[in-house]
Amino acid sequence: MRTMLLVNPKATTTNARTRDVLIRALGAAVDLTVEQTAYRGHAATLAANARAKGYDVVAVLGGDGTINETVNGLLNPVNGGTPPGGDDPSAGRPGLIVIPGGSANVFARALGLPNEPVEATGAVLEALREGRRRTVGLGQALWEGESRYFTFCSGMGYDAEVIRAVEGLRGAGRKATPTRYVNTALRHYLATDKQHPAMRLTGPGIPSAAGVYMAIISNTSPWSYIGSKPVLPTPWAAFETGLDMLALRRIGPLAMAPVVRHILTESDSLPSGRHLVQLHDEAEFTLTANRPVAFQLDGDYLGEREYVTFRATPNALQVLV
Ligand SMILES: Nc1ncnc2c1ncn2[C@@H]1O[C@H](COP(=O)(O)OP(=O)(O)OP(=O)(O)O)[C@@H](O)[C@H]1O
Repeated sequence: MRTMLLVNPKATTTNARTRDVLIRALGAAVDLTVEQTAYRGHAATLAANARAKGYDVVAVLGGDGTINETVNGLLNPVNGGTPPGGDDPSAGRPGLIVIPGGSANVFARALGLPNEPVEATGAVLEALREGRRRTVGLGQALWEGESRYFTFCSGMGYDAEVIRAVEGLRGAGRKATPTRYVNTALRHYLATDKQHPAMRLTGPGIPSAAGVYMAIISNTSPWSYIGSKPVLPTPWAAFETGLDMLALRRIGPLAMAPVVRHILTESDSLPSGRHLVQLHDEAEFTLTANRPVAFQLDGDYLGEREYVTFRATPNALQVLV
């Protein structure tokens, strides 16, 4: 099985020792080529090349950002080649292996992998031995002639503002710890606009809703983790279904407190309230804003947008897990 391993040496919890353990373990099971990412976006180019060269599997040791780039490289053919057709498009693409090496590792954990690289390697080797593959859908965000796939979530509004603020701190040399996210979210909450909602939801067969402050779009659940605690704003979201969404039309403390309490309680039930707009298993919808709004995808801040369409891409990839 021809496998290309992509290692992001700069990912938060990736180091030379785990990289070498993984190379030895995977190298004993498959025909392995190793590539280190050298810059932002490099994983997408390497993954697209792996697909063009007919690799069977692309493995990633890194965080959710590197996995996102890899997935986009696997889905976007090099030189405009034709995407695989048929009922199962995933069959025409290399399979994916993920080994958590980032800060939150949401995609790996949502797949049920241990949040520890050596243990996750053990689980992946077992999947390889037993030929276990799970076909997953992806989300796709489309805006102003651009598009990008996401593996677990996207968001517009307050959550993307928090990610932007944390990225600013990381740029200044701070680490992205759960405490830093929570503290930044609390501090930023005081500053975010709670008076002028900017967004409107529309979509085929979806009742339109105006006055939206923030929206979380999910391809799976959990949406994130605080340490080992899952955060579940869209508990019914799953890799095998379309997209889910939780949007808030009021974000004052009285409206937010019960929602925050609910999504931290590992419950299977949806948060409730007249100020919430919820979608489950949808194929497509659009958020339009009357001013540029912060936008994030798989935890990566992507600037401010006034219009983003979210689309489900079923059976996009096979993951060895
Ligand atoms: N050699 C490199 N130098 C600097 N940045 C890199 C390099 N290789 C990859 N990157 C970029 O680093 C970013 C973050 O990496 P990654 O997501 O793997 O780890 P992380 O940030 O620690 O994890 P998480 O996404 O869970 O917070 C990615 O967007 C990727 O493009």
